[in-house]
Amino acid sequence: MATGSEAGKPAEVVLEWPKQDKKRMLHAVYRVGDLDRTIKCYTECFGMKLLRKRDVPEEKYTNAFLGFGPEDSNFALELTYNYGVDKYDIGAGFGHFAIAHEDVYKLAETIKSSSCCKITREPGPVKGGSTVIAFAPDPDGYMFELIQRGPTPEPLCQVMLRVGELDRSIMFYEKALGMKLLRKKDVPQYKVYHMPIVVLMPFFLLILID
Ligand SMILES: C[C@@H](O)C(=O)SC[C@H](NC(=O)CC[C@H](N)C(=O)O)C(=O)NCC(=O)O
Ligand SMILES: [Zn+2]
Repeated sequence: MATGSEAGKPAEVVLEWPKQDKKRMLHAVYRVGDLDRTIKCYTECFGMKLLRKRDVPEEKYTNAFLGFGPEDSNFALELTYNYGVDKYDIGAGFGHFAIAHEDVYKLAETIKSSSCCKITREPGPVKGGSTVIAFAPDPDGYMFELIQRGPTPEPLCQVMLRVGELDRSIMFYEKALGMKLLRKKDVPQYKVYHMPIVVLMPFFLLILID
């Protein structure tokens, strides 16, 4: 079993690493069926900002970048609309994006009162834990987890991916991408084995295996 390079260190030691290491995740790109529909959902329901749009007519696609701050300091979501394609099969490998918010109950009410989004898992402690979470699918079905946390410079705090072999993924993300394994959490009662990998605080990638 791979052991985390940071797993045994105290948090204050681990947090020193990002101050020296300037690598960071820049964006995640995925395809959507209606750009304006998704932009409306992400800005009105999740509180993101539309950072920029770029149309590439010669290639028949349009991109839109959204996030909670400028791209030179914050992680961004890059939406791709391919002309004439209005739906995609997301597949089972993608888990969720996560947004940190100080009051998930209030955010869930905002989302419920919108005309574009819904809550599919009511706010409450996560199964097997105490962190208050909720879930809201976006218009294409990409899942957003809402996590109750204190203030943060990067609310877009997580990408959860399901993987077929955890140690193989840990090896790739550490050796090929230069990430660090911060900790692991096994939730046997839910047949879950997942752990976060720190790319550069405060953004991290959560990897999960069933
Ligand atoms: C750490 C926090 O950000 C999480 O995402 S834990 C949420 C928890 N995850 C799972 O159960 C993963 C295993 C599942 N089989 C899957 O593949 O998604 C979750 O979704 N809990 C549900 C709840 O209602 O608490
Ligand atoms: Zn999560």
